[in-house]
Amino acid sequence: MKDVYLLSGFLGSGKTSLLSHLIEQFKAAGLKPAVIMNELGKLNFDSRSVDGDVPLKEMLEGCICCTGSEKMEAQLQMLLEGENFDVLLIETTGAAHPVEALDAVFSPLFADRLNMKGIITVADCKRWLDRDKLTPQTKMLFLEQIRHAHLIVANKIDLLTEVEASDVTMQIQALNSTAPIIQTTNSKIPLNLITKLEATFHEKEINQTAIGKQLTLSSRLHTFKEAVKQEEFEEWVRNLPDTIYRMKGYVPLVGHKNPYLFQYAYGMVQWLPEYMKMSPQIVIIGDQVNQIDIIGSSHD
Ligand SMILES: Nc1nc2c(ncn2[C@@H]2O[C@H](COP(=O)(O)OP(=O)(O)OP(=O)(O)O)[C@@H](O)[C@H]2O)c(=O)[nH]1
Repeated sequence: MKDVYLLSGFLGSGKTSLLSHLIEQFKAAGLKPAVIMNELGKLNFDSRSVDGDVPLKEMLEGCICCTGSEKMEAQLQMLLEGENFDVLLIETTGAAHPVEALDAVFSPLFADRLNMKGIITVADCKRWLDRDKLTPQTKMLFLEQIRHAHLIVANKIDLLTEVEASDVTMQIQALNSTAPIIQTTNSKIPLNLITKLEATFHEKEINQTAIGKQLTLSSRLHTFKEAVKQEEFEEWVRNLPDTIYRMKGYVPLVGHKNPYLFQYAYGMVQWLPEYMKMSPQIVIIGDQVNQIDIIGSSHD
């Protein structure tokens, strides 16, 4: 039996950071991890954070819950037939309902081969403080991801004061009193916290209505036609509506040869130089993403 962990959590909360950290620790413990990554946008920029020696299957264009579990079952089948691994880490899109994503793992096809250990939800503590600014459906998803967790990673604690951190932790715990909760920065948790998980799920949960399908969250892929000035781009980012939750990709900046790796989550921008010439594209994720004007372009 291979242990399976489902990593859940809202857009930009720190799931990929958790994934990288767990991969490192599993390897150090002499275990071989495999990964299934699911990305709401059309490109998966995060897959580059998984080392080449880790078997990786990507599911692009939509989330596990919305594209149906058949696709995920096919990925699982391919991994089980074609790869040698001990544990499987599934990173769901931030827009997925964690319980729905379990559907495929629970397929009778894999009943004797996969052992679901649990849902680990990364809760963005900074976003928790402002959760009332989310649209009602998006907020519901944010809370559902925490409610269904078997372990809660209360992340981005570095962005909170001590008082805020203890208040937020208590409030999150009140939402899900059965899951252990750990405060983190960059989702750094010790491996033994997850290896001791023993998840159980009820039919009732797995069959419930698909919240993911009612969401207004969507993603948009934008290709830059020309380089933009960094200050102007950042000014554009600052003026975006609150309903844009996450952006990432490669932005061609005036004065630089290669597009820069750009990350945006919860009002914060991160730039990293890139030594390869990556395609100048970003994915924008949020509510009503099609209504925003993108700097330096009139059309996509
Ligand atoms: N200040 C701070 N930033 C963090 C922390 N954890 C992650 N980040 C940053 O938040 C951004 C998103 O982190 P990821 O790990 O990619 O989050 P994710 O949940 O995988 O994002 P999606 O795949 O888009 O849903 C990155 O710029 C991280 O560097 C943290 O604890 N503190």
